[in-house]
Amino acid sequence: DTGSAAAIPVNPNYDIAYVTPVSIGTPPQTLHLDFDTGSSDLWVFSSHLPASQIRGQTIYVPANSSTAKLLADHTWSITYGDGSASRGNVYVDNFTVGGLTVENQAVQCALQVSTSFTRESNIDGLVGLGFSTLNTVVPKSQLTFFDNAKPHMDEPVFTADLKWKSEGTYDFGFIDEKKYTGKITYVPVNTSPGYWTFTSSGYAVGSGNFSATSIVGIADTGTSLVYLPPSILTAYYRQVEGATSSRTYGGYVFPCNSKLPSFTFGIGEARITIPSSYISYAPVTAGSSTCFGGLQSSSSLGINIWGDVALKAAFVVFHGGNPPTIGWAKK
Ligand SMILES: CCNC(=O)c1c(-c2ccccc2)csc1NC(=O)CNCCc1c[nH]c2ccccc12
Repeated sequence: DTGSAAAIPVNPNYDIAYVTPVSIGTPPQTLHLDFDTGSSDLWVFSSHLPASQIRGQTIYVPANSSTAKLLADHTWSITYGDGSASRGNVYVDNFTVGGLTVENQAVQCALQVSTSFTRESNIDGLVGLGFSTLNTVVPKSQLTFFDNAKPHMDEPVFTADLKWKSEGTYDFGFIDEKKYTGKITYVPVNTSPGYWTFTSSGYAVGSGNFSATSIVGIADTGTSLVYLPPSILTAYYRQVEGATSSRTYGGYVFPCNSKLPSFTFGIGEARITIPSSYISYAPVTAGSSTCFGGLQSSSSLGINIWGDVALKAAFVVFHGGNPPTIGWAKK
């Protein structure tokens, strides 16, 4: 089996996150979910939520699905590094993405979501595509959509072709040669943290020299920005007129009309370049002439994150073989 579905920016002006249409249950209920390689819970806004926590999201109503079955006495609760959180109970139901169906997929129904999720009216939930070891369901943890679908797939892979301010695709079970140029460079994945953790071979700022240095980080479609060690940030923002690290805004900001260099990172011998336009992320507040950078420091996170700002500069193959690997190509 294979599947292919759109990755749609939730906001027309800034790539905060991307959502993908999915069908759940019988008759199918269509929700738009954030496919997230940085977590492993599939959870949705549901009919169990208080109305006060719903602001325009589409909810999943298990009672309206003849194939929904409650997973009795199972609950879940997740808190993300940005402080957002959700929790609830668990059903299993039919789950279809771009023509690829998994029966008996665990669908975690929210009974409570934090305000940052309520405020995101275009995100109806998340599809975790990290490793199932991170799943928070108790007493028995549940498998991700990818782990459930893998045995039925032509190839045990999914690919991310995210785009800057436009619609990209997630493909499941096949690699679309038309979506990239040159070759795909595969590097090993360390699965023990539960994320798609790999080692980049270094970086360059603009047209400067490439600095060969190992950067251990995760490929995370669920995080908007790139978070890297402070030494790399200093090297980058030193080249940006008026850039400062702002306590007020919690990161590097600069005048929106400043000229930004591109940022290149290494995957083995290969090089992926993030255009400067991706790094001028967004005004700090609507209409401000101060912009927030798409590259930020990972010093307070304890982990380096290659989020959407980096992923949308490449065609990325999440290969779930034994052992898993991750592939990067220019496009
Ligand atoms: C900023 C969101 N990212 C994180 O918290 C995160 C961290 C992390 C850990 C410590 C401190 C900061 C971040 C490690 S892996 C990782 N990645 C994820 O957790 C990926 N899932 C994010 C889901 C998510 C959280 N808040 C949202 C708001 C809109 C759309 C999606 C989300």
